[in-house]
Amino acid sequence: MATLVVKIGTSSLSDAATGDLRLATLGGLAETLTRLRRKGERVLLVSSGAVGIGCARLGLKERPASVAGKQAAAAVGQGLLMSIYDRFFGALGQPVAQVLLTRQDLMDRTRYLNARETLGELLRLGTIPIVNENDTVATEELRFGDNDALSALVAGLIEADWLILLTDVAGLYSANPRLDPAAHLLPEISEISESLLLSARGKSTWGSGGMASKLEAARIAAMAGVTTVITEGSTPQNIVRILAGEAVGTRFRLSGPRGRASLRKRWIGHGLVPTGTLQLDAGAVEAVRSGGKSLLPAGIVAIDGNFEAGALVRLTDTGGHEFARGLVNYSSSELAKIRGHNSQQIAAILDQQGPPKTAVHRDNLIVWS
Ligand SMILES: Nc1ncnc2c1ncn2[C@@H]1O[C@H](COP(=O)(O)OP(=O)(O)O)[C@@H](O)[C@H]1O
Ligand SMILES: N[C@@H](CCC(=O)OP(=O)(O)O)C(=O)O
Repeated sequence: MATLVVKIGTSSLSDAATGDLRLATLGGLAETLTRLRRKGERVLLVSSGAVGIGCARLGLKERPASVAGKQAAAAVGQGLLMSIYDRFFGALGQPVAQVLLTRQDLMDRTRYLNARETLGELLRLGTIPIVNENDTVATEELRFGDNDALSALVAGLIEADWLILLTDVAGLYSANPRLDPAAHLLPEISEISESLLLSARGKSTWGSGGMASKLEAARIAAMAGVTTVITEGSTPQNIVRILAGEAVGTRFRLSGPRGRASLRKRWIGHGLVPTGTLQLDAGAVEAVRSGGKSLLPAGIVAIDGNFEAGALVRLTDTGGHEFARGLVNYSSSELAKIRGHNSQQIAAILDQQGPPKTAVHRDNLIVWS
């Protein structure tokens, strides 16, 4: 029995020019997911489209620029979206459930665990949960904004085997296929390099994430041991072929941790939003990345951001490449005083009693490349 999270983007749900819903796609999706559910697979759908469909209903020709405008459009579109899903899935006797999440829900550990329990119960009850960001209440600073990252976090939360991202192109291309006619489909990706990220800039008219955010989603999913595939939304029947092992779209074979990173570590890495950055020297990078060691203040070269002890920070090498995240044991102002110093010196600088602390303890670190 496999667990899969299928994410469908605005570009696949509605026609960019007319705003009309793509009913054949929605119907095919309902048929395919219902069939998989009947075979015993656990299926969860992450659906975008609230803003786009809300705009179409309101007669707006483009996405509102203001936050309030987008949030109002989402409030119009979300109910419409669910009523359509309920009619399509309901016609096949398949119950669905609406789940709206915000970034804060996944940042707060109790709410994160609660969301996991509820989703688990909905799957046990035989429903197909349909998840979207709770756009109407999400605040700008802490929005997912697009559903690619949300779907990857949800896939990790329910320990899915697959994350299938349905979009309006056949997969990831060597360049944006809408701009470069010579672009070719990349069937398999084993590493997300900087140049790959550069080639993935750009998005469809109504989509909000674009290809780059799908690459980031694949990376988050890999940390949780989930395999990501990007494929065309107009043929949702392809999901069955993907599960059968056929090469369809772009499949990501990224190296994650050995086995799945623990739920707590995944929450540290992706549920929380980092508030600062620590740049490390080569020795510290090696110790944390390959040696599985805690980070000591001696290995910190530079500190960026203002944060308190307990905050989540990014760890980068001197070239700025982020390779880990973790919860710090000192505030940014303390770290500024003790960076580069050894443990004996730190006790004197901070006038502290007792054994010196690590900057980030290995139990509070998640390392990804
Ligand atoms: N390298 C690339 N390969 C494929 N598509 C790309 C690439 N770079 C940019 N894109 C754009 O990404 C779009 C899909 O992302 P997005 O608009 O966010 O869709 P969705 O609504 O499905 O999330 C494509 O329509 C294409 O214009
Ligand atoms: N929560 C938003 C998702 C925004 C969006 O357009 O995302 P996507 O089409 O997946 O790039 C909505 O429902 O409109």
